[in-house]
Amino acid sequence: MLYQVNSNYVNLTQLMDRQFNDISRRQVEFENDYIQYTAHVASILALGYLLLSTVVYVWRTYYEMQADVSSSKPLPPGTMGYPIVGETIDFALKGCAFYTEKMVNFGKIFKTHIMGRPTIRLVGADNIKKVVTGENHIVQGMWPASVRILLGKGSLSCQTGESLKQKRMVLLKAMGSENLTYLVPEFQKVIVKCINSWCQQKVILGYLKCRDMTYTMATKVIFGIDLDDEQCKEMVTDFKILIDNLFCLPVKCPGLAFQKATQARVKLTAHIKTLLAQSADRNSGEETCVLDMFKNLPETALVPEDDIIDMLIELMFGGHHTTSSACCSILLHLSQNGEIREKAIESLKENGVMDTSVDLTYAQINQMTYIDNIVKEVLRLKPPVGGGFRKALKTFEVGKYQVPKDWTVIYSIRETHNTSPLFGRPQEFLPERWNDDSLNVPDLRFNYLPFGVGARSCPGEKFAKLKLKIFLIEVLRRSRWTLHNDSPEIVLLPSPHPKDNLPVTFTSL
Ligand code: HEM
Repeated sequence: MLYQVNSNYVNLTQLMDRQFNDISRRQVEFENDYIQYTAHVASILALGYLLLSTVVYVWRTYYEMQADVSSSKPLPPGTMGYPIVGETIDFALKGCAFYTEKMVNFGKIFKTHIMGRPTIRLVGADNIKKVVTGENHIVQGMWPASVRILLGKGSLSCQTGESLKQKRMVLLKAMGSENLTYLVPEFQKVIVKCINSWCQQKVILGYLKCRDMTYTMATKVIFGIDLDDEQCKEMVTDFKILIDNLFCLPVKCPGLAFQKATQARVKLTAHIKTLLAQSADRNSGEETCVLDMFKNLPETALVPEDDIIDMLIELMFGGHHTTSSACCSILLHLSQNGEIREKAIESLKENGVMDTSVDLTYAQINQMTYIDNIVKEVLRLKPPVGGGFRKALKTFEVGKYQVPKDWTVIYSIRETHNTSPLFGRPQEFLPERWNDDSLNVPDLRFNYLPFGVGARSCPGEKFAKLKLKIFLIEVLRRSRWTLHNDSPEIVLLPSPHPKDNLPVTFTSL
């Protein structure tokens, strides 16, 4: 019995020993495998890191070597990021803060690589002067490929040289002072209707309402149709799809942005063709919209219909985000600065237009200095367009650096305003600064350029200023408004606007 127990005990001990040995062996094997695996992974990572570092090194060295030897000056300071993407991801994540950081680190002229192109950004009157006045000599306007295709080859943005001059002349004439005089009542009708409807609602999102108002104004003033019109509603829907998908990879594939935008563009073209036919049937003396004014210009006879359609679509695009952003900034800054709002009301009284029954005229609107000062200051502090894109036609020099041929050049409007020595306390909203004689200098146009300067400056400048002034006058004489958030966070792209869309309550006077 005892023997039996002992033998069982021995068997059990042997079994346990064997199992223990087995486990130990497997553990050793596992540890060996693990060490081998880790070493393998580490060597792959090290190799990957080495390869990546080499590619990044080659990429950065390649761009350092792009300096044109015909110039004695070096490339500007800056970083080129990673192969192919450059610093685009950083730019997409940070938005305009990307440029601000670069300026702090490298100064007013720096290089980077964004949106697939080696790029040099210039800030400050002295640095941008050469670029904004050098169209067709040293630089050429250049939008991203998707924008060029979707706006159409007849649009102003796609023109250079003589054809740019010709088409600008047509546009400037169609939107010149003479024609704008006729447009005042049209702008006024839309603006008054919008403000009255805002006053009837409890809370509205000011920025989104300003965008709707701008669409209504654009369709009314450019095409002569009302937003209530079914055709107009369809047009605005197609137009919104086009604008929202304008900056994209130009690849036609179902579901992708470019395909959506292309389909919207086809429908828009059909709408505009119908409107052009309707305009042709109208009495030739009748001019109540830009389209009629276009049609009646002798120069337009030289422009093919497809190009006119491209130009009209471009006008809708050029004036939309920009004007809605500025209208929203007017509401924001006048609400934050009650004393300036009161002074503006006083100036309306002095000019005899505080009474809402008084019709506004173009001449009268342009005589009101304080209203002009407010609009100028809004566009200085919150310029709707942050800068302009160009391509260097040849290597040229700016300050201590060179800009090589074929590189993209961005001239900055926003930081040029912010850092200009002409504007003391640049972050403050001070319309009075525009009465100061110190701003009476020829170089003001390079220190303050919300509409750009030179051959590629905004052809819609007078048109836009008129809209903003009428909006400002009507909103002051018809309403009071209270913001629900007095210091909203501002998003700068595509145009400055409050992140919360500006919740606001309007009451009529
Ligand atoms: C507050 C409103 C506006 C601002 C701040 C503004 C600003 C600008 C700026 C800075 C440029 C030139 C960019 C560059 O140098 O490349 C530009 C170009 C342009 N703008 Fe405006 N804009 C405004 C309203 C409008 C309106 C209302 C229209 C049309 C009705 C318009 C049509 C255009 C067009 C067609 C171009 C392209 C010109 C070209 O490529 O030669 N803009 N705008």
